[in-house]
Amino acid sequence: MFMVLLNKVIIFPCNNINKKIVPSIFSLLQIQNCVKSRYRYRTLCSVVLQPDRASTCSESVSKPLFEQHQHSGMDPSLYTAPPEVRGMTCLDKEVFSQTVIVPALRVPKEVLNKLVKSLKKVALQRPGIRRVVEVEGSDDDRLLLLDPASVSSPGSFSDAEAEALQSFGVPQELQRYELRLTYDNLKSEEVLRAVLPEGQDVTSGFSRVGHIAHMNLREHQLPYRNLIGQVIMDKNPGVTCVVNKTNTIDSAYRNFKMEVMAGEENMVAKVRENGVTYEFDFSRVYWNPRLSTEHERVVALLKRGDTVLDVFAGVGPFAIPAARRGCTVLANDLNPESHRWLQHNCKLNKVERKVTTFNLDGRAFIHGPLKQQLPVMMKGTASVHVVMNLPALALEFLDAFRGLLDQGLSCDVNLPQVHCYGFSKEDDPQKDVVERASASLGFSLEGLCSVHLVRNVAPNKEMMCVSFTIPKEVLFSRESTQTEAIEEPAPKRQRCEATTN
Ligand SMILES: C[S@@+](CC[C@H](N)C(=O)[O-])C[C@H]1O[C@@H](n2cnc3c(N)ncnc32)[C@H](O)[C@@H]1O
Repeated sequence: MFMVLLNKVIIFPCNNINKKIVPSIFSLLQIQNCVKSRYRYRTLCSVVLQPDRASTCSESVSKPLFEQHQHSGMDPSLYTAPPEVRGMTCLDKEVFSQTVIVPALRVPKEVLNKLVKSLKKVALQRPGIRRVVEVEGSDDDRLLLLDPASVSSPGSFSDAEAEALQSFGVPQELQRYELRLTYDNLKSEEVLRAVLPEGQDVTSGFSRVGHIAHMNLREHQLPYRNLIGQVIMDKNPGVTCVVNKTNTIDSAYRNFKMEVMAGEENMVAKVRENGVTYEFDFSRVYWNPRLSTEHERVVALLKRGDTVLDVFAGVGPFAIPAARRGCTVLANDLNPESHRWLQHNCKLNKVERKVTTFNLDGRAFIHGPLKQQLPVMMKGTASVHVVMNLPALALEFLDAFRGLLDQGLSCDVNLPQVHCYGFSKEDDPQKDVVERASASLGFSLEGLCSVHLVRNVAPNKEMMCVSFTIPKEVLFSRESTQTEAIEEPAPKRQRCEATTN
């Protein structure tokens, strides 16, 4: 315990000791007077000692206290930070330090290991805290620290535990042990619950993208954002940057605006998904770690030699694994930054010869490169897959396939399979997305498609995937939705050769 002895006055931070001990210090030291004051987050106690106790105070504080409290309850709030941290906005780790009392058993060294096994349910378990400690003045015995939430008196032991104690000859006599707890012994939720306003939500959840943790703070958490960021970094090895989303995802390129709450400003993340490495600037492109299962599911449908046309490719999580599986890929994204990192990732994963990239609007991609190459692809036996993962809009892009190809090409062709994503807030999301896809195609897909629930995005909002073979009636329809885009010169086509740094 930190104390300053100033001419028979002791000054010590009250939050550094268990509250139950404070009155004992007072009676023990025969205190004449006590003044409490606040300094930063600490409550300081200045106590004036009786003249004859002052010279020995630092030695006599801990041991007799221990005995005095032998019959009172142990501290069940072991993991509760001191109340003085409430409202802290700039992290001061020292203020979290406190001494708590935990129950302990004095155990002969030679039976310690066996007894610990029998008592594992009630033994103290806390990362960073040793639960077996030395006994002062004895080399034969050790103290086994117990969890005060499980053990408050000898009667707390279960029959099996009591039997084990008896068989090892260990008396069920509880000792009191003063345990020093610091910031390092607390979990992030415990720190934040102690700091943020009482009764308000403390959610400390985040998504991890490489070294970046990104959070979605609520209004009441914003004044604490720097502290929250620091805590998330401290408690999660490998996280060196914590960001808060400052808007919902509504930009055309599906990326978030974000502010750095703590750590380095480096937004270039490196992640691995399903065995593939990706690098990208997280502040400028779309990346969602929650889509890894969906990427894997769709890629598992592909066979060597198939062709994949990825209309909204992002930085490549469908395109690159597809190319690694032996498919030929045309991958497109409107966001120049996504396109740049897509090319970079093709090179990084050595598939630049299998992937041709485009930086076009999805409709222009369908009416341009896709339309140009589809007739040849459809003549082969390998499957052609069109992936359209822009769930907010992709269903509406399906009309781009109406009358896309000339009717003269319509016999004996291998029609493309489409995997198109959509959000739905309807009671029957499956029915909803099939109806919207049908409306966009101008052709009913009922009974002609399969629908997969990808994930629940928000309460009452699902992400769905509709898969179907494009009906001939749509692809070769007389009615076309093609706009001037098709009259434009051939779109810029790039192999992934440029270096991206
Ligand atoms: C939801 S993300 C999906 C990215 C990737 N396929 C994935 O699964 O992570 C949608 C992508 O579509 C791109 N995008 C948005 N509007 C577009 C458009 N009109 N044409 C082409 N790409 C577009 C965005 O830049 C973004 O990279």
